[in-house]
Amino acid sequence: MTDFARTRALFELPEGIVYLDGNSLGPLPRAARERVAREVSREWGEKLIRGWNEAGWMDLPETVGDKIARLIGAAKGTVVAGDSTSINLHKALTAAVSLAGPRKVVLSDSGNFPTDLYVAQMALRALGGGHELKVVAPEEVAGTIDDTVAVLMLTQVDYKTGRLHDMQALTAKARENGVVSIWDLAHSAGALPVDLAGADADFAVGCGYKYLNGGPGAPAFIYVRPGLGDRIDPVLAGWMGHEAPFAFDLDYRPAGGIQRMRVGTPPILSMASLDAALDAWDGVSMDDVRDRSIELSERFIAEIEARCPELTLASPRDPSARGSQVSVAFREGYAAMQAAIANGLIGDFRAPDIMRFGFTPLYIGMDDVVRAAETIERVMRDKLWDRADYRARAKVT
Ligand SMILES: Cc1ncc(COP(=O)(O)O)c(C=O)c1O
Ligand SMILES: Nc1c(O)cccc1C(=O)C[C@H](N)C(=O)O
Repeated sequence: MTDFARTRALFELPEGIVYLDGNSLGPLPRAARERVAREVSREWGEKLIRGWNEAGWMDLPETVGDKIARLIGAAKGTVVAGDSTSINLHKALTAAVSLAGPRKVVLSDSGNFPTDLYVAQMALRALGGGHELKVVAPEEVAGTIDDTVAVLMLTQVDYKTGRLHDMQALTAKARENGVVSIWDLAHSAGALPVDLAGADADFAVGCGYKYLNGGPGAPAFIYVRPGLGDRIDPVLAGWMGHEAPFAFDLDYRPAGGIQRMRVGTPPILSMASLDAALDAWDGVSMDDVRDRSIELSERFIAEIEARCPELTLASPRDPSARGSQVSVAFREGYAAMQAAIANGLIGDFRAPDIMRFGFTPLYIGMDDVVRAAETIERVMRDKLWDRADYRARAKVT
């Protein structure tokens, strides 16, 4: 049984704040603070360039990738950390298209995060092969997968509503139809059990700064199915993905397997932060995380519905159809969220009217859920959302 009191103590959580935004930016793990400080003063400060060999810097993308692999049902040596999710998606999509043969359709859905669609729109145009991005409603994806589709490119958990795709079933249907699959796990990795190997997915990407708590702008990750890595000709090639980076050959020869998905020099300080943050998952069972996340989110929904009739649930009611977030719709959601934040509850807002709350059992407990509901009730009852200063606050996130 996972000891969530122990994991909570691993994080620095500011006094007086209930933090339900770890689905966007995880809080600071104490170990990350210490690790980055040590990496700066001891490894960088004293070892200087020797750090690349002596401090494990060169292998850190694979070391970190292996730690992430355990959380997403992937074998060791199939995940590498680095770059951003958008860039990793570009690598995965361009590779997937080249593996898919003459088919021209890349299938995605309108619940996808915009960056995924932007990457696809421009990468497909740049490839110049006449590929078409087909975007359907989330519930139409299964029925649209057929043998005309080249690539299925989906985000498993909808960033706005928390709606969860059935990865197992959709990947199986893709496989039956000869479709290459790519999953964006930005809102899945560390949020719920994922079984990439069991689903037989081809590619996956995801973020290091959300549920994995690596810090702002932490490196992302990319997964390639075992055996597939050696068949990829990376479009985004660089020396760190070369078979022998320090041979300084003038010709590109890809490294074996997942290593060829590396491009340039890894951001070691961010990577070290993510590496340390991932140790919080030692002794944590993803099944326990899922059970606890459902308990927390079910209680949150019950409290909100009992206290705030103005709010409409925008997430699936069935917890098995949701990720680890709950969204509610409210026409003045932006100002309401600003009022909640000013009163110690941090969630976020997604246009046009979604108030979004993430549940992260590693450091959020039932008391936090009740306090959050009390704060939202006060915002609604006292119409704090109608105050001019909350309405006027600058929209950044
Ligand atoms: C589903 C999804 N994919 C990708 C991203 C963007 O990733 P990045 O900014 O690291 O490229 C986000 C959030 O920003 C996201 O929610
Ligand atoms: N990556 C972010 C950023 O740099 C600033 C603010 C928010 C983000 C996010 O991650 C947004 C997030 N993907 C979302 O689900 O909306």
